[in-house]
Amino acid sequence: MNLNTKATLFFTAIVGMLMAALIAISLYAFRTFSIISATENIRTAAEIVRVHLTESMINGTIAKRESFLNRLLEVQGLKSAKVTRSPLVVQQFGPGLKQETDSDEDVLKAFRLGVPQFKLADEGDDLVFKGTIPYIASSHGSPNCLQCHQVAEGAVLGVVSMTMSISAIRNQALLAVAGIVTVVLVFTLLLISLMRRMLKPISNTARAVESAVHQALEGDFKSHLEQKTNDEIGHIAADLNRLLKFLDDGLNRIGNSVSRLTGRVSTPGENLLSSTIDMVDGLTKAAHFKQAIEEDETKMEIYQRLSNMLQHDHHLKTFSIYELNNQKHQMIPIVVDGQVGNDCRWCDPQILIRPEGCRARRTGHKVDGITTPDICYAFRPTEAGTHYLCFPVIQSGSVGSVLQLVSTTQDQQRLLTLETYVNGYLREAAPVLETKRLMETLREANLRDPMTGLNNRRFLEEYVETLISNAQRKKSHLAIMMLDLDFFKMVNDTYGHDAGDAVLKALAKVLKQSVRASDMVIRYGGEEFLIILQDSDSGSADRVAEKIRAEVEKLKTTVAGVVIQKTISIGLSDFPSDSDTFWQAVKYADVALYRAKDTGRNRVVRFDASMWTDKKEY
Ligand SMILES: Nc1nc2c(ncn2[C@@H]2O[C@H](COP(=O)(O)OP(=O)(O)OP(=O)(O)O)[C@@H](O)[C@H]2O)c(=O)[nH]1
Repeated sequence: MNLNTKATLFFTAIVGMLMAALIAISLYAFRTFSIISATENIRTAAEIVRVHLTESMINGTIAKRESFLNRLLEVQGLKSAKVTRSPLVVQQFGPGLKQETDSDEDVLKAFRLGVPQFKLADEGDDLVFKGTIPYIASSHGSPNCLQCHQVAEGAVLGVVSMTMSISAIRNQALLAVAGIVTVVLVFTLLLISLMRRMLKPISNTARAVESAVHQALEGDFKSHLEQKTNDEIGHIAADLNRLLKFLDDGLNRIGNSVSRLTGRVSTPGENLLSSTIDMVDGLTKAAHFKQAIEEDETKMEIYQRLSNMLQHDHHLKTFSIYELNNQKHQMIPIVVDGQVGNDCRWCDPQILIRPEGCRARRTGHKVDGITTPDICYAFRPTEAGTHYLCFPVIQSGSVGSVLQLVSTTQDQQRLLTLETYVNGYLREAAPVLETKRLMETLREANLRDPMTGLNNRRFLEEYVETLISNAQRKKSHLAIMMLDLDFFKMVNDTYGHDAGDAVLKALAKVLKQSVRASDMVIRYGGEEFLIILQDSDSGSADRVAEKIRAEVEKLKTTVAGVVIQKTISIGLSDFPSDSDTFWQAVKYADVALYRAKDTGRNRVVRFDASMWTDKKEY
């Protein structure tokens, strides 16, 4: 209901109530006035009758009273009039005229009580007022009633009953009330029409403001309000127009700038306000994400942060993050469905060893399996109605990682709307991932011997604390093996340095193959190697060392047609049995190695406390 209708209804209700009150008061006043007026008239007429009858008694003309009583009815307004003798008068003077003995309920009551009786009565179409006035005998007046009447003082001598029609007065009253009502109604209608005219611009402007605000909430700020008056209402319309224009311009500018940053384009009919809020929200999150990943230490932390963001911020449960290894020959599933190190779940596992099978990796473009379901043959849905979107993450000009989002048919639209945000996150993540990758490569190079591909001594120095705490936690032993080729100098001297390198590479391969993946093979110095066997018992360490010695003895390296065959000496110690200080145990392995050299080479020697004469600690 609009303002104008409300005000009209309110005003009409108030006027209606006032009219009802006015009519009720008027009718009551007229009724009271009619009754008082009729009462006074009847009293006056009764007094005239009494005076006349008394005078007739004094003058001796009482016998001729009948004509007077009959003519009484000719008095205008009197409908009936009669005099009734009281039983006391009848007893003294007889019944008198025929009508003088007529009595009714009111007459009897007046006789009994000696007070006037008045009442209103409906007689068909006529409303009448009836008065019954008793004549009381008194010795104080003139004449003295008791001179003629043999009754006691105060006795009722007779009553005069009269009825008057008050229909005419009632009709007059109704006419007057109708007149008042008509006047009030005319004024009310005038007032309502004036009020509606005054309220119309307010009501119209309010409706226009309501519609403009409604459209603004839908993201449309193009409404324009017509300024109809030059008062406060007109100013509201003008100010709202200015505000809408300001908001429209501002939001469009923000939207365009943010679109340029995020690459998100508003769709026609989209709520401008919501889309701008969404875009700014997305930018803020992306900025926080960027700040967080820049402070992350490893690539893994970045991938996990990306995974958490997909899970918690965008409620995605099914997705994969793959990383290409440095040579781009392998794809490694980093996070699958929120789990680190999960198996490849949504694609043919062949892509792990043949990354070209992954379309995003091969083309470097987004792969939209929602719009074109069969676009990538490597996608392996677990059930029908599964869709995917794959995003390559470009690092150093080629694909370094691939993010795959998977959804059900019901969720696919939501996935498409996430594209902008995901692109934003990946745009932020790509350079940081690249930096981390370079740093890891650099660090890797620093910790690895380029010629043999084995970890170097620095790696051991960095890793030693983890190694020791693992062993201590598991209460296990580390077997430390120090290895050195016998008379290696001769190879260099005889066949040249390149031949020496070839022998070292072949040896590194044999060493790597002779131990478990969890064991460590380190190029400790020039032709000196260190092997650490984890969870070893002394017997198995001796067997492994002997196996290595035998393998090296059999190893033939052919360089420029020359077959080179060397032997190796191995020193063995145990941490923490020989020493609970790791580096001391390494020294003991070295001592054992030199004992092997001293005792003829090509042998394995286990450290014994008797070999350690130097009491220096390492
Ligand atoms: N080709 C090549 N030679 C190396 C490398 N690192 C160390 N060497 C050589 O390894 C030789 C080590 O010789 P020595 O320590 O004297 O001992 P050895 O000849 O092996 O004799 P023993 O150890 O006593 O059995 C030196 O000639 C080094 O130049 C390397 O990376 N490549």
